[in-house]
Amino acid sequence: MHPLKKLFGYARHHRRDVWLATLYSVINKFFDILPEVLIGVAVDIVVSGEKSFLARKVLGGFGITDTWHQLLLLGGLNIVIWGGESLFEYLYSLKWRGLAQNLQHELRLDAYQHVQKLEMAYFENQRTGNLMSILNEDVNQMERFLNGGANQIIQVFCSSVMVSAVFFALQPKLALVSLLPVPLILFGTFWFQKRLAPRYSEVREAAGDVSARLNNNLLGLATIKAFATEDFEAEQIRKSSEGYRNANARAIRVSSAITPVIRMAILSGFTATLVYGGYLTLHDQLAVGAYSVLVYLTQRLLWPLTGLADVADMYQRSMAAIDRVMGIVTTPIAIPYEGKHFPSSGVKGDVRFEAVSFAYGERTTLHDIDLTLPAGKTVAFVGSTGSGKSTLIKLLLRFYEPKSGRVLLDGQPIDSLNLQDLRRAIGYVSQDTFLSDANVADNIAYGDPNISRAEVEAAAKAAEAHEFIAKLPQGYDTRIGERGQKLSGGQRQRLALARAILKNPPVLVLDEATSAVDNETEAAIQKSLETVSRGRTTLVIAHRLSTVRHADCIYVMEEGRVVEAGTHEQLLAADRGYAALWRLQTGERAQGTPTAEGLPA
Ligand SMILES: Nc1ncnc2c1ncn2[C@@H]1O[C@H](COP(=O)(O)OP(=O)(O)OP(=O)(O)O)[C@@H](O)[C@H]1O
Repeated sequence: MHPLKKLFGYARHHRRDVWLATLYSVINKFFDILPEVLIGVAVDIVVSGEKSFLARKVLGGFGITDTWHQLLLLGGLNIVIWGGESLFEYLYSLKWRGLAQNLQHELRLDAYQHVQKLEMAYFENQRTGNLMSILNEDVNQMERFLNGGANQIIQVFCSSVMVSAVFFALQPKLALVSLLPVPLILFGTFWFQKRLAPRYSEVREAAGDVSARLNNNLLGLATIKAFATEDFEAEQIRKSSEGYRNANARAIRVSSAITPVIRMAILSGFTATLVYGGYLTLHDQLAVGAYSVLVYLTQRLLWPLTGLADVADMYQRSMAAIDRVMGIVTTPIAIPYEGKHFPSSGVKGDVRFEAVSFAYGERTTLHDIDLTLPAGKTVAFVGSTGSGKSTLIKLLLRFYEPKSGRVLLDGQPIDSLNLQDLRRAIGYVSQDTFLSDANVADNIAYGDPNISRAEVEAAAKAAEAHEFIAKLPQGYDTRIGERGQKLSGGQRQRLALARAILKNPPVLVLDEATSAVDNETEAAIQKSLETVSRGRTTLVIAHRLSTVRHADCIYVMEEGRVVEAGTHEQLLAADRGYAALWRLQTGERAQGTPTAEGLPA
């Protein structure tokens, strides 16, 4: 579908404004060409005097023979025309620009809201910077088009029609000659446009690439500095920026040719009017007044067509941008939000995985997982990195859908539940929690302005965060910088934990939530977690086994399968992978293991 059609489809509820704006543009153009007609009338008055056009009874009107009165009428008409032109210029400007503002606001918001709802898999193939450039620059480009471009297109079209009408009324033969270049100009513009469209698509893609690279590098500045790869990265940016420059150069080569080519076509029309019109006037086939009107009108008709070059340029640029924005808005949401209402206050927290298999791409990450995690229990997942522990949690949060099998919460398949209800029932501390550039208290109370400072502090205490927060320059009011970068890794983890605790969810998921804190703090967090996890299902993923030794059940994962399960004691007694790992981490020796001295312990 054509981008403009998509945009109009999207802006259906603004249809009235579009029509009004178009009407104002048309009326303004009508007033705009009338002064040229008045010049002709003025010439007619001074040349023909009492036999002028105004002295005749045209359409039952005028019939003013007195030249002074004719001039007064001319003056009056002039004032009305200029007044009307100004008024409608104000009105169309107000309408188009208002429309541009409303649409850019709505489209940006809609596109952002839509992006938020797209499934995680979508983002794996997208670059953040590119999405940023669509939500920002491309939406702005559409705004610029509605600000001025739409009106320009309408007015060029209107002046062509209106001026042609005057031409034909005054001197049809001359009209044919002067208007001869118009189809040529229109065809030429169309020809150029067709060549410009793919070039501007390339420009927008290249702009997205630059934006994506800049975004990526600005986020990774610490690594760039640490590896002293400033020159290498600058080279990458240079290449990307050069891609943008080259894409633009290809578009410029075409778009720059439009104006000169159109001017040549106009030249022929203008020369024809001057010479042939003069000839007709000299041979009394055209009045002097009409001749002057036509000479001026040729200017009015043909010169704006040079503006077609700019309009065509802006039009193509905008269509490429609109296509990208509408592409986002119309991307189907693979994991829908709708489903059965399931308020977290009524959730017990019974979690089940039934024969769940999953693959991110081709390679299967989880094989046939069957798990029952009873409400109120604390279960742990351990195992080597990449064994699929986090993936299991992502399936529970429905970031991804299983390839086969199903996940249930309180006996309800999670894909039947309202997605936000499901996620509200789960407090999730991920390996990389998103902290925003707000103060500490707002980060803990995240998204709920009604939470009291006392509640925030209680959660912070449970997460062993209160002490370090109290030492910050402004305590709970200290701003923590973008992504919380003014805090240490362990401090960020504790804020994330406090945030999840404050949510008071029936299911709490801690994915490596205390990996960056020291042993002493971890022990303290463990103690408060014992209180916190009471009465809720708690899923803990940890590499440090001491973190999970008190769990009701520990699952050991290996390459997407659960290979051991049981309490800490049971797993030690089984003396398999878990027991070996425990010994490795704690330095305990198994019975019969030789000591450093070579003697059995
Ligand atoms: N978005 C993704 N796209 C493709 N593959 C992925 C994606 N996320 C994870 N994987 C792969 O899936 C496997 C399991 O990853 P997962 O994050 O579940 O492991 P984990 O057990 O939590 O590891 P860790 O202990 O290191 O956090 C890994 O091999 C990983 O490379």
